[in-house]
Amino acid sequence: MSAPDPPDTPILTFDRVERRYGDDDEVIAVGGVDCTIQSGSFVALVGASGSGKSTLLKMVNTLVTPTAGRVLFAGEDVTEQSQSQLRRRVGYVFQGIGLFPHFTVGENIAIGPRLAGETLSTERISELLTLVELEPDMAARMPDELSGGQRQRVGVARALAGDPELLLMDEPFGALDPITRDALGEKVRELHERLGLTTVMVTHDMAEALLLADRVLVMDAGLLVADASPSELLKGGGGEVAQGLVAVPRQQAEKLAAMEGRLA
Ligand SMILES: Nc1ncnc2c1ncn2[C@@H]1O[C@H](COP(=O)(O)OP(=O)(O)OP(=O)(O)O)[C@@H](O)[C@H]1O
Repeated sequence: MSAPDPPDTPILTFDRVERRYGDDDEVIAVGGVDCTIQSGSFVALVGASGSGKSTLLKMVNTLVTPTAGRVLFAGEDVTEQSQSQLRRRVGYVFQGIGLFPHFTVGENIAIGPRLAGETLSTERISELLTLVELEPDMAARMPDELSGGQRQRVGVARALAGDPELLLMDEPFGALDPITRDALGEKVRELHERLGLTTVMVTHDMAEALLLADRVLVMDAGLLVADASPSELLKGGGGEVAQGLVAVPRQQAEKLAAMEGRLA
């Protein structure tokens, strides 16, 4: 086994990455992002709907290719890497649930290795289910026999099946109730620490980003407009767009505190 990377090693680099759409490239989904993500960090990518978060994430595992610039994973352009290796080293939790409805839970978890020509053992599937706090016998169930939160746990188990170094999550908890969302967020953060992952999580929810991440990137109209730690953001840093997003949970907390004050 190779020694773990020192904590300041860049695992992911966006080098002037752009993605445009339309006949005349008139839609700028991502308009030139420059950013480096260090190994071991937990990064939240936040921004309004349509700001380019999913497109940026999809360029990491080549679901979308840049129209300009490059994405480097472990120092190498992702478009020049073996796709099966890349999919193994980069786990992806899709927006929404994204399980195949006609496959069992176990088959869903094993799909990545299977596409790479490998069979995941029953023991490994049990281990992955246990990792996300599901019973191993759930492997035989169909996705529609699970709750939304359980399905999303299976999505996380599937992303971890190839023992990835980098975990990408696109709005992983969007469809969940707040309690399940909170529990799953904490679980993912714990797995991030335990498995020594680097994690990039797209979320609309600034409170979630502030609570879970070490670093928050804010996108607006295809551009990165803030790159700050949660404490910097809470102290008022990061600029106008970032502060607009921080204001939402802050105002909610203030309103709740005022209500509590009136009830006391
Ligand atoms: N395949 C596509 N063809 C044309 N335009 C696209 C395509 N994919 C994304 N876009 C456009 O690019 C912009 C960024 O989309 P993207 O999905 O990356 O945003 P997002 O920040 O992830 O949004 P959300 O939070 O709603 O998921 C949007 O204006 C979107 O309409």
